[in-house]
Amino acid sequence: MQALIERKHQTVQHLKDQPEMLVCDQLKKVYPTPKGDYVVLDDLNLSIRKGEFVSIIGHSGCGKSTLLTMIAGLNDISGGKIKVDGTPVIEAGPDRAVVFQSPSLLPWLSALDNVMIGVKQVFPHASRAQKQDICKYYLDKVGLGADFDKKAHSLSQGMQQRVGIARAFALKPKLLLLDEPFGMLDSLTRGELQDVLLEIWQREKITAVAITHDVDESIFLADRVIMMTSGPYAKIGDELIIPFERPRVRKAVLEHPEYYDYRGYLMNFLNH
Ligand SMILES: Nc1ncnc2c1ncn2[C@@H]1O[C@H](COP(=O)(O)OP(=O)(O)OP(=O)(O)O)[C@@H](O)[C@H]1O
Repeated sequence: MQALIERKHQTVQHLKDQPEMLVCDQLKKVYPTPKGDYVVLDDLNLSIRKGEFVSIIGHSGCGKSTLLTMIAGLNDISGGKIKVDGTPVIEAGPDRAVVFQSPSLLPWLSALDNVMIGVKQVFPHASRAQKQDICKYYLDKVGLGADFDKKAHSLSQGMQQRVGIARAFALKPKLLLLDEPFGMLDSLTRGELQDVLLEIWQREKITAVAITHDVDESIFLADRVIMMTSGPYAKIGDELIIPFERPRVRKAVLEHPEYYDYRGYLMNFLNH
């Protein structure tokens, strides 16, 4: 436990020479309500290095989705700044791909055509064959190699979320933003998709931020777990570096002698 406490505020060692990919500086979010302004986030500061995988945990309603949608450029910033690769966030852009809990595919289009929509925007000058290759490559990586042509409405929830993950990676974003991506899936599918996500992430070396309610998931995925305080005026309350080796193997992580120290630390934060 002592080693864990000593490590908890260090930079993730293998990333210490990487540039900052995401910076939130004195970030503030105010929602106007009939009862007056509601300050969800206040003075929130966060820095994430290129190639890092960060999980965010916190109580329901503390402002996790608000933070993620602000980073995505889908939600106005009330104060402070967000920078992605040095550029201030003003609006949504293809440098940030978002995977939501529900993938919202166009049901009448095939899996491939759902991925193609984004690919066409990001690679407008590629030939049709090249664009198809990109879509097929990522659909294959998420385990849908034989299902390119199936209509989205005929896919199971887990398969739809696989398409959502393929769609996000196919955009070749600088930043992958995941908002409870596996929250609606059964635990078996959830575990499978965590593995798929980590496998592609490891290969593509994309910086990733994932919101999750699941402490085990937060540990399994991340290099660092960020803990948000409860709102209003939520900010970063604490953080924990997860040093388990990569590629991560679930059994090895769960059997790691320090695993329950990490888990206990996060549970303790959430319970107070
Ligand atoms: N458009 C809005 N207008 C007013 N209040 C809002 C709006 N969107 C969110 N809120 C409030 O802001 C707070 C933070 O919401 P948010 O969805 O970001 O929390 P969260 O941590 O992601 O919650 P959960 O874990 O339950 O998904 C909540 O109190 C919510 O009711």
